[in-house]
Amino acid sequence: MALPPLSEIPPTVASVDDYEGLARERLDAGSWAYLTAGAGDESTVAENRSGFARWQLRTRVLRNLSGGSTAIDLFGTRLAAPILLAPVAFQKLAHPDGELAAAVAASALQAGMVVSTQASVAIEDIAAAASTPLWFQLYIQHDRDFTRALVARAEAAGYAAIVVTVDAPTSGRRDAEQRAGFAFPPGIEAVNLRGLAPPPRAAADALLLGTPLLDAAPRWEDLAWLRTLTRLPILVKGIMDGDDARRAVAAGIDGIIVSNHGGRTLDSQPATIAALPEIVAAVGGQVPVLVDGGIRSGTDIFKTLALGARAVLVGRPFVYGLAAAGAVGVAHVLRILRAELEVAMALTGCPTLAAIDTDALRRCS
Ligand SMILES: Cc1cc2nc3c(=O)[nH]c(=O)nc-3n(C[C@H](O)[C@H](O)[C@H](O)COP(=O)(O)O)c2cc1C
Ligand SMILES: CCCCCCC(=O)C(=O)O
Repeated sequence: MALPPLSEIPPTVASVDDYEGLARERLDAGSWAYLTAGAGDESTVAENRSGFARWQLRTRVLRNLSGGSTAIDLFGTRLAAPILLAPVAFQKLAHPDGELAAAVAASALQAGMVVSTQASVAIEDIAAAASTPLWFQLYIQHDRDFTRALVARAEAAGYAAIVVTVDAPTSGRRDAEQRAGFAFPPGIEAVNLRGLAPPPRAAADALLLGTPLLDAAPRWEDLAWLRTLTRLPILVKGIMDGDDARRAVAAGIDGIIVSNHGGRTLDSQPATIAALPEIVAAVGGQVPVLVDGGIRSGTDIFKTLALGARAVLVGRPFVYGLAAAGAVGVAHVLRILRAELEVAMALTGCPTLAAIDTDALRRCS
């Protein structure tokens, strides 16, 4: 699949928020709810956004801005900017080309892409559509042999890193999705989990606790087990606590992703930008720390980098681009974010990623 020219996008589309409006017009109510909803009354979703407003940028003038760049090497993957597409399940809900379109866009913009275990396209086909190495997001399944086979498939298909998500042993209660009556349309399913037998039946009166699903939920020992399965770098996604970060590093993982799953799993959590400093301090530079949640602009990205993140992932922003205009929409979203980041870097006097630190921020009272 070739990337259509960006000139196809109307010049009035200037920001990620513009894409949100376009996506909403194009999607049915159920798909919109699945792709955008958060848990409960969505206070975590709101916090992820409002957390960024607690920091402002400190402009610095007349500095030498020559030779600047946003390029970065992460786990052997060269990125044009510290921006990756977050793992997002069932992308065919947003556009018929689904994950294939996202992979084409990520390759064209030299951005990272993390492919979900719950992708709606085979992970081998997504890797084949990309011209840059992708990372594979792993949900450890109740059937560990099936999990082992998934990791082997990802390695064989050329994925360059494993991102193990640890914050969703169960789905969140997304009330907005329930109210919208969301159901998967025919033809959209987790194709990479075909052949996985369901967990044994729960007792009739069991809701979640005490069910075989939760009994088999991943534990710390599983990180050590995963380490034995693959030589690929392993990142742990879904860390919101400094002690958990330290424990993950001690288990031999290679990177941390500070994330509350975009507010989709548990309501009433702090913003990821609020949790980031504690986790950066706990990790103490031993492994790279990445972050996602609520990032909608280049200034948001800048703030995370200033607080110690090495790179960011974006979820809903690229889903909006995908729904609005397929691969070209995703590519445009990535370009907007990078362009906004570069302006923020230039006007704060930080021509390189290494130059960005907390001196570039002001804490709002
Ligand atoms: C529709 C949707 C599906 C998602 N599916 C996954 C998934 O399969 N695996 C995962 O680790 N995270 C998943 N996430 C969470 C994202 O990877 C990411 O943490 C979150 O979207 C970041 O917040 P943002 O949407 O505000 O950028 C999903 C998010 C959305 C919006
Ligand atoms: C048991 C967790 C399933 C999560 C499926 C996809 C996801 O992460 C999300 O929708 O968010």
